[in-house]
Amino acid sequence: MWRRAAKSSSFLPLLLQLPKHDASLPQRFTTGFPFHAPFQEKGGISPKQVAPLITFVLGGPGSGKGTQCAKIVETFGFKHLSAGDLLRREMISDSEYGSSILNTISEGKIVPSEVTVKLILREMEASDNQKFLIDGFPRSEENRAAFEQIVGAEPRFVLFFDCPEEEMVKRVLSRNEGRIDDNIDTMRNRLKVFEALNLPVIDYYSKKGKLYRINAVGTVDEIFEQVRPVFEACEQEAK
Ligand SMILES: Nc1ncnc2c1ncn2[C@@H]1O[C@H](COP(=O)(O)OP(=O)(O)O)[C@@H](O)[C@H]1O
Ligand SMILES: O=c1ccn([C@@H]2O[C@H](COP(=O)(O)OP(=O)(O)O)[C@@H](O)[C@H]2O)c(=O)[nH]1
Ligand SMILES: [Mg+2]
Repeated sequence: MWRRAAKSSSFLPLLLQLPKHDASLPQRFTTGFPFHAPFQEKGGISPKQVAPLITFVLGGPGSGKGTQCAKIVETFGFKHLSAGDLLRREMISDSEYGSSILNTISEGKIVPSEVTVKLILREMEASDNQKFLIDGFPRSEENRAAFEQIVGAEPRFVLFFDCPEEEMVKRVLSRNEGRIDDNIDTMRNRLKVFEALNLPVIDYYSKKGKLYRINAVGTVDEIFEQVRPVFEACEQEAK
């Protein structure tokens, strides 16, 4: 089971002491690649951590993120964490955030970072897997910064499913999953939010050399043939 190096009540100050750059984090996020946590509890025995391998999966609404994630899980054994699914689950639970998540999703806006990061982190900590596909997050620069600060890790690489708007609209309107946000009015807002807030995140990772752009038009299998080599290369690097 992957664990953050410190507990939630006390980890923030510790993380704030870390250098901004991820040099203190493992240089290679590989399975079974142990590293000494940069922060150790005072007087404690040095804990051996296995760094998680994190991949962010980005793209507009309906670009095929969830569909491709299912294939990546099947082929490469990642744990799939869809931020949207986690929020929808939280929304229908008794959570204090339920009604505000409902309103935010209905309007196609972005849920506050601390809520989403908390849900993602909870799943990561509860998982036995060390390889995480984080789907549909970060959706804004603020999301990205919150994840880095709270989780204390960066993605090894980022996939971007690049899809024309008219194709995304067509797919979302025929998705048929009964989602409150799969209607034309909310979809218009989601596309605006994607362009204004999510594209800058994609640009950020492109400039860092971590972005893999995938042409999201074609059959599911054709698209997966672009995705596959990215993960194969990652596996090779881990050997
Ligand atoms: N390559 C594809 N061609 C046509 N339809 C697709 C393709 N990939 C996914 N879909 C369909 O489009 C809809 C949106 O896909 P989904 O994976 O949910 O996208 P996202 O998670 O990016 O919103 C779903 O109904 C899905 O079955
Ligand atoms: O990190 C996230 C992920 C999702 N959402 C909200 O959840 C909705 C649905 O997200 P999801 O990723 O499920 O949609 P998709 O892009 O897959 O259609 C978004 O429009 C947002 O309102 C959010 O606020 N933060
Ligand atoms: Mg999705």
